[in-house]
Amino acid sequence: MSDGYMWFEGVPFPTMGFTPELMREAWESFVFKDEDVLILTYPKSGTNWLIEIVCLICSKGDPKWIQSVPIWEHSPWVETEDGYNSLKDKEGPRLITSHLPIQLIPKSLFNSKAKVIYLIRNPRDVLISGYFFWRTSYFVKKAESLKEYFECFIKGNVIYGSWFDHIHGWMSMRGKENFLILSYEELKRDTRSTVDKICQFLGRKLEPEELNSLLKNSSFQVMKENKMSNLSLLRGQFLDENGILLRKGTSGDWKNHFTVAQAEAFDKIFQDKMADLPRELFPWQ
Ligand SMILES: Nc1ncnc2c1ncn2[C@@H]1O[C@H](COP(=O)(O)O)[C@@H](OP(=O)(O)O)[C@H]1O
Ligand SMILES: CCc1ccc(OS(=O)(=O)O)cc1
Repeated sequence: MSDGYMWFEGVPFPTMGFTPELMREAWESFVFKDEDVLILTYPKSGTNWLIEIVCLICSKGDPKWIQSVPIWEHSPWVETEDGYNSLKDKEGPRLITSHLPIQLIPKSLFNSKAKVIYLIRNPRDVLISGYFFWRTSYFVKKAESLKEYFECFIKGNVIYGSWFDHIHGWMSMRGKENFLILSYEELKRDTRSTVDKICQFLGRKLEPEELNSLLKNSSFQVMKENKMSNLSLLRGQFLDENGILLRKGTSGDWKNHFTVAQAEAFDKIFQDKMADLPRELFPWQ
């Protein structure tokens, strides 16, 4: 823990809310059920937006649930202490969230028909989003500068490890019928069609007015003002007074922060590391 992380199986994790004992128990013993839905992302890829959308699909666009219960209770993170404890004995179909790399997800996933939605985002925007968010958190080591954070991100020396490894690992699941891959960029560009895609995958149908209510209640502005969704309830405990989940909510903000040299270096690393995966997976390119 001396470097500000809790290391588990070679991957760095936050020091609050995570323990090696619990992560091992979850990995080996957590049982996924066929009727579960798992939301999987690398942190800062739009996880909470996707959770809000899936919750609103389940409630047929009715915002009561998302306005009355904190977002992390709707779809707990299976790898955290609180999340694991609230999920493990829960009856019925569950919404579950995780940022885990494929090699650390509870092993039972691979013997279940649980539906998995993997949300991918331009890693440059993930990097910038993480830089600003983790600076306000008490559970992740703070980078002194964007330059320092950029270097750490490239090396995978950030919580949950390397973005490049995360994508490679999970993309080995592409083509499986219970595995849907979406991008933040398509969700942003055409939210309505992407929500339709999610409904089809989950076998749900929304009436037009239910879909309109979903779109309104999961919009950036409405989520930003919903204290159950914007993580402001975590201020004091996990986040400082500047902690903001819904910061910009755009694609391409990295262009306002990377230097020319950083942009070039990132392009090169991306090409080297991701050349073996189809370009269609990366719609921002
Ligand atoms: N309703 C919404 N519409 C667009 N972006 C959203 C959103 N809700 C959250 N986000 C964005 O998703 C990112 C956080 O991701 P996560 O939920 O995985 O932590 C933040 O990106 P930015 O920091 O670029 O604004 C946040 O603004
Ligand atoms: C519960 C504290 C916590 C953990 C991780 C977070 O980031 S993300 O929303 O999963 O990307 C936020 C809060």
